[in-house]
Parts: sequence; C-alpha cells; structure tokens
Amino acid sequence: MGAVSRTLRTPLGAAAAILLAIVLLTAILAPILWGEQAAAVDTDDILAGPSPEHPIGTDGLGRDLLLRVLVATRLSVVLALVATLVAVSVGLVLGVAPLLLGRAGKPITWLVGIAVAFPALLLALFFAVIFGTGWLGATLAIGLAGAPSFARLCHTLVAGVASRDFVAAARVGGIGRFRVLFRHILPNIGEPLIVNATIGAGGALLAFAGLSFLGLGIQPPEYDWGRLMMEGLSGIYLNPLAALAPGIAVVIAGLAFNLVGEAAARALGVEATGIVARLASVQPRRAAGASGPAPVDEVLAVRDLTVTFPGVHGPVQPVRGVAFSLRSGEVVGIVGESGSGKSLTALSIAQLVEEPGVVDAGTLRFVGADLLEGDPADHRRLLGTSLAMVFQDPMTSFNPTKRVGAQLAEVSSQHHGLTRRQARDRAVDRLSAVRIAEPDRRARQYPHEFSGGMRQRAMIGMGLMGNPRLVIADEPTTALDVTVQQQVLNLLKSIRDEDDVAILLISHDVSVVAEICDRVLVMYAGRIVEDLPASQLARARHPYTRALLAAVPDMHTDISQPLATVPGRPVDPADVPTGCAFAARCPLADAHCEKVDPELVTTATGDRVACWHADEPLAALATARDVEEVVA
Ligand SMILES: Nc1ncnc2c1ncn2[C@@H]1O[C@H](COP(=O)(O)OP(=O)(O)OP(=O)(O)O)[C@@H](O)[C@H]1O
Repeated sequence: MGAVSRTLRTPLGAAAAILLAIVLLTAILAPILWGEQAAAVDTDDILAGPSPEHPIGTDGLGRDLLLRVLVATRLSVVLALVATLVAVSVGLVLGVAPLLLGRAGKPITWLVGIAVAFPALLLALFFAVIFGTGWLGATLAIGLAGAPSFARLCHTLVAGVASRDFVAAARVGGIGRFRVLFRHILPNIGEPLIVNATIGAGGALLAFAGLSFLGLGIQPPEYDWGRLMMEGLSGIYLNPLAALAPGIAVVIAGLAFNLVGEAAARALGVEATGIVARLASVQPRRAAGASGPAPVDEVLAVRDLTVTFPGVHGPVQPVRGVAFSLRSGEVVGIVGESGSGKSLTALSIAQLVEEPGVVDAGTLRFVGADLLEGDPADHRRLLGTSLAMVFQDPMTSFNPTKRVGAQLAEVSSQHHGLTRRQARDRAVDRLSAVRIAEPDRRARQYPHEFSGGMRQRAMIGMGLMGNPRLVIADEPTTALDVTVQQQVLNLLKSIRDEDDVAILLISHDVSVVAEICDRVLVMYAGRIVEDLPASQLARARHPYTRALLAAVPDMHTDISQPLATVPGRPVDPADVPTGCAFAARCPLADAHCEKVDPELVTTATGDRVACWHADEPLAALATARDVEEVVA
C-alpha cells in the first residue's frame, strides 16, 4: 500500500492514474450516456465539418463523430484487454511447458523462439486471415500474435526462479513439478508478468486499431477507434479531425496503459522485462550522536547503527547500536551465529538494505564522506568505486548469460569511464591479479565454465576493477572446500598487503576469522558483545565468544565424543529479552543479567566487552574444549 501511494505521488504515477481514470470512466459511461445519440442518423447533416453542435463534425450518415469516438472507447479497451488476457494465458502455458515437460518441452521453446522472430503485427494479420473478420477473429489473432513474446518472458522468468536454491530444495524434498510451479514459481513471477501485461495492453490496443483500420477487425454496425479512423480517412481532406480524433484516442489510451505499466514496475521494483533486484538503497537517517573529525587513515566509521524492519507485532530490530571503525590495511572480522545481524551490518554500510528496512546511524562515514548527508548519487559513485563486496555464492553474483570478462569490464565502463577496450584489458589484468591462469582465455568464458574457487576469485577481481579502499567479504569461503578456502583467504591477505585495502570479513567460522583478521567483532542478537584483537581470542572474556571458540573442532578433537555446541537457540530478533540477550544460554547468568542489558564497555587496552561476568571462569565450556587450541 505504501509503495502505491508513494508512486501515485510521483509525476509518472500521477499522470498514469489520471489518464487511466479518464479512459476507464469514458469506457464505462460514454455508451450509457451517449450510446443512442452516437447511433442517431441525420441525413440533413452528412459529412459536416466541425461546428458548435458537432465539435469534430459528422460522418457519412450524419452521426456525431465526437460522441462516436467516446462511445468506441469501451469496445476498443475491452477487446484490447481480452486480447492481452489471451496472449498472457497462452504465453504462460507455453512458457512453463518446458519446465513441466522436461526434454519433451524443448520443441516448444524452439517454436516460441522462431515465433518471437516474426513481427507481432505480421502474425496478427496471418491469424486474422485464418480466423476471419469480426471481433472474435481479431481478438484471437492479436492474442495469439502476442503470445510468443509472453511465452519467452515467462520462460525466462520461470528459468530464473527455477534455478534458485529454494526451488532446488523443494525439488530435492520430493515435491512434484506442478506443486513447485504453483507454490514456488508462479508467485515469484506474478509481478513482472502483470507489469508487462499492462504495457502489452497498450500494444494490443494499437494492433486492434490497425486491424480494424485495414477492415479485418470490427465490422459494422459495431465500431471501434480503428474502424472510425478507416471511415474518417476517406474524407481526410475535407475534415481531417474525423480521422485524427480516433487516432488521438488510441494514443491517449495506449499511453495510459504504458504509463500504468511503468508506474507499477517502479512501485513493485520490477523492470518492464523482468525482476530487478529490489536493493533500493535506504537513505540512512541520522540518529542521536554526532560524528567527530575522521582520523587520517580511517576508511570506515560506524556508530549507533540500527536496522529496523516492520514486524507482525511491531518493529523488529535485527541490528541494535553497532559501532566500529576500520583503518587502511586493517582486517576486521565479524563473527556470530546465523541471524546475529552480520550481513545486515555489511549491507547497511553498502546502502543495500532492502525496503522496508530502515537504517539509522549516528555516524556512517566512508573514506571521509558522510553517507548520512549529501547526494545519494554521489554516495553510490563513491561506493561503486571504493567499496568491493564479495558474497558467499559467486554463482548467483555473476550473470550466467554474460562472459566473465565482460561483466568485470562493465564495472569499469560504468564507474571509471574507460573505453570498452581499456575496460577489457583491465578485466584481464584483474583476473590475473587474483591468480587466475590464462586470464585472457578465461575472460571470454561464462561463469559456469569456472570452478567455485575461480568464480570466487573472479568476484574478488571484479571488486578490484576500481581501487577499493574497503572489501566487504560476506562468508566468502563458506561454499568452498578447505584447500580453495585457503587460496581465497591468502588472496584477501595479499590484497591487503599490496594495496593497503581494509577488509571486513564476515563469517560464522571463528577459525577463519582468527586466521587473517587483526581484530574480531563478536555479534550476538544484533549487538557487538565483544571486540578484541584476533591474537587475543584465546583470552576472550565474553562467555558467548568462549562458547563459539569451544564449538570449533580441530585435529585434536576427540571424535568419539559429541562435538561441543553452544547450548540453546539464538534469539529471535522479534523477541529480544529485556536484559542480556545471551542470558538464557549463559552458564554465568544470574537474575541481574536477565533484567539489565550490559553496556559495551571499553577497557584501557581498547578492547570492548558487554558482559556482567566477563573474565569469570566458565567451568562447563573449559572442560568441553581447550580454547587455546582453537586459535593456536
Ligand atoms: N529483509 C529482511 N526483513 C526482515 N528481517 C530480516 C531481513 N533481512 C534479515 N532479516 C533478519 O535479520 C536477522 C539478521 O540477519 P542477517 O542476515 O544479518 O544475519 P547473519 O548474522 O548474517 O546470518 P547468516 O550467517 O545466516 O547470514 C535475521 O533474523 C533475519 O531474519
């Protein structure tokens, strides 16, 4: 609802709504109010020009042309909508057939590919001849002529959704193809389909006008705008308005459908030809707290960062008052269990939190620029050139239909104004910088021709197309085997060493973070609960950090014993307790912990910890694992 009212307040949304309202009201009311008058023959006033009585003149039977144009709105619009419905329905069936039929559906894909190559109007003429003249023939002709492009669109959308992990999970779980289609796929392609159908209705309107104009569409005594144009054409030198007025009506109604489609696309975050990532960067709002002057080598400063989403029982805050900073060449790790707010923290920095998420911060400063003030376009440019993001699954970060080199080059053409040749050379150079052998050949390959580790390195290479000051790597090694994991970590280390780049490494794996980070931030339930040098992890003071360390198996772990785990379940962000969020799982917790949330206190050495019982011995965990071994 919010998105609709926001869109209506934009010039595009307002114009679309006004035009559509005019068209629909005319379609509903004109035949009721003027239907009879428009059909009234007046042989005394044949082929009259514009006059106060007949503003755009009369036709060969003395009928008022303005009234006929208005009355024709209903038939023209209704038939265009029915034809669009036919096109979408047939397109949907043809588009999903390959998914349902497997290999047997391949010929359908080929036929659709061939049909798409023909201009839709040619196809419509072909079908109109087959189905005969009249409204039914014309509707079927235009509907079937529009079906191939919808089939292609559906096929692309279905293929896109079908390759997503959740569909694979449903298939692995033994759910049948039909059920997967109706439960998982169709709901995900509904929005772009509706948007494209609305725009397609404008095209159908034009096509109808074209067929009727050629005498293949509506037949007398019925009339639509195309028919009126055809009739007006014969007297165009005597009364040009007779042919122009129905033409203008076609343009207005076509424009109304197109604008509504475009406005709906913006409101729904859908591109006219597919789904665009709805990564609307949320403009952070300044919360309490002022930002001081930036230290010289500071790359990132975050204070009082919160991320809030609307929830069923009120706002939910998965990130609550996070504060940290990064200097050039510093590698900081964020660890924590799933759902602790690590990724949202990273996305907030990159201004990629999805709506309706709201990012608040007291300070959000990146390479000296205050991301809370100023022009969002400038921020995007700065982030585009100075921040690199590396995600967990590089397969979904690369476009499967474009060559790797072209995708890397695109970044430079977009942000650094390089020519195509220069951008390609830089892409090859960057692939070589991330230790990809034969970079020239590899640049011409598609993502699926790369191994997982190579894709991840190519993703890092994409981040290095500019001269990033900060690399945010969100679980960059989780999907990789240990050997490749080590290569990626080494690569990150060498980037830091060679270019003095700051790195924010997000991981649920303490041992990965311990290996390459200078400092470690431990997150629990949306807060930082401990901040300490990685070299001091063995002397972690927060019971949660110590529990995480104890849960990491190593070469000395006794595999005959059950692996140590952090007892209990992580906190649901929608139900964060009043006191310390870890209290329910903490062996040291007492009544005070359950009532009062401890502050994140900075010690003399600059470390931070939020615990009422920091440093107290943890008998239960200490016996489970010798924490020293984990980070040794
Ligand atoms: N778009 C969203 N709308 C509502 N809640 C969200 C959204 N994105 C994330 N959350 C919630 O915020 C919490 C933190 O998510 P986040 O992705 O930051 O966790 P994480 O620590 O990175 O976990 P993981 O290691 O599993 O990626 C989770 O409980 C998640 O359900």
